[in-house]
Amino acid sequence: MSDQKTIGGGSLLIAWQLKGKRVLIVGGGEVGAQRIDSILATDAHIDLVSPSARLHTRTKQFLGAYPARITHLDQPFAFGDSSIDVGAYDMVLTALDDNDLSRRIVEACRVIRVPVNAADIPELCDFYFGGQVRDGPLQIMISTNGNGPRIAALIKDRVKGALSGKEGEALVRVGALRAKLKERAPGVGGELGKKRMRWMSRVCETWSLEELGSLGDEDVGMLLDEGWERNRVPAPAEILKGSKGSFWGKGVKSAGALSASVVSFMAGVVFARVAFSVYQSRR
Ligand SMILES: C[C@@]1(CC(=O)O)c2cc3[nH]c(cc4nc(cc5[nH]c(cc(n2)[C@H]1CCC(=O)O)[C@@](C)(CC(=O)O)[C@@H]5CCC(=O)O)C(CC(=O)O)=C4CCC(=O)O)c(CCC(=O)O)c3CC(=O)O
Ligand SMILES: NC(=O)C1=CN([C@@H]2O[C@H](COP(=O)(O)OP(=O)(O)OC[C@H]3O[C@@H](n4cnc5c(N)ncnc54)[C@H](O)[C@@H]3O)[C@@H](O)[C@H]2O)C=CC1
Repeated sequence: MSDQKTIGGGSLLIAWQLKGKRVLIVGGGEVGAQRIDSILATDAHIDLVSPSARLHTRTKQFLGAYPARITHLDQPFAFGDSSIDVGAYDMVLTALDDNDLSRRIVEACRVIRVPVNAADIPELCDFYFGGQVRDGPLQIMISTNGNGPRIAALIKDRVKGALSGKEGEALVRVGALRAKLKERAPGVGGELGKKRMRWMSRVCETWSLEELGSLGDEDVGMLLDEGWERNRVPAPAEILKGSKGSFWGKGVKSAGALSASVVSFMAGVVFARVAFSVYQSRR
């Protein structure tokens, strides 16, 4: 829910699902490369219309690295060109140093209601890009709604600094837990749906991100057996015993590995003791 004091004057913050859809990018310069980067994250297919003569180095790298995901049409965009139909796309992005062409592409898209962003004409955009922080399924967008793009990038760095780095892994594991829970307790809505949501929320609130991130596949099953089936939230220590989440699991899985750790610890103690004696004898 919004906690802002006034309502209005903003834009809709949504996570647009583009997987398997088609995006047209016109212009493969510096901003075009940035657009390719953003769209690749969505698993959409990209058609890039831009003469190869002035492609940015990053654009060339993307074309080389993802030939199946980006189709390069090595030609200038021109209206009346039958090889490019803006109506065939789910989204159109212009990143051109030709303001007039950019405007005409936006107008063509508007007529047929294809969502469009023009990097050089904010007032005609259907949506803006923003600063992005990504860690696996975690996606944070920082938008200043067109007021200060560079400030958005700087705030992005602050947000990055405020994260622990454990969020992405925790979310992957929570996603796996939710999927298994839905298999056990299928259906939408109703009492079961409410119970499922309450239980998931309690687990997320009780377990730390680190603990959630440590949930192995077997632990997920055990958490559902001991927790969901008994309508309780087990303590992490109860579930993570044999997994990578517990002390014994954290890289110390086998007896061999354990003895190696003990040996290196002992070696460290001996070395420190010898070093201390040498230091004392020299005083
Ligand atoms: C409206 C918007 C439309 C859109 O692009 O969707 C737009 C428009 C314009 N940007 C311009 C300039 C700059 N843009 C950047 C950088 C970014 N611009 C991005 C988004 C947006 N830029 C949308 C609003 C986002 C918001 O307000 O939150 C970011 C966040 C995301 C991204 O592009 O992916 C990305 C940082 C990503 C990162 O680093 O993480 C820098 C700094 C730099 O390059 O380091 C500068 C120079 C300094 C400055 O102006 O701040 C100009 C030319 C102005 C002129 O001619 O003077 C226009 C056109 C105009 O304003 O007329
Ligand atoms: N939204 C944003 O974040 C920002 C927007 N801008 C604006 O974005 C625009 C693009 O900036 P840059 O990428 O830095 O410019 P750039 O000069 O690096 O790239 C422009 C690209 O457009 C291509 N192009 C030109 N005419 C074409 C045509 N008819 N058909 C297909 N491709 C064509 C060029 O070959 C080139 O690859 C500028 O107008 C600039 O004002 C600039 C900085 C940030």
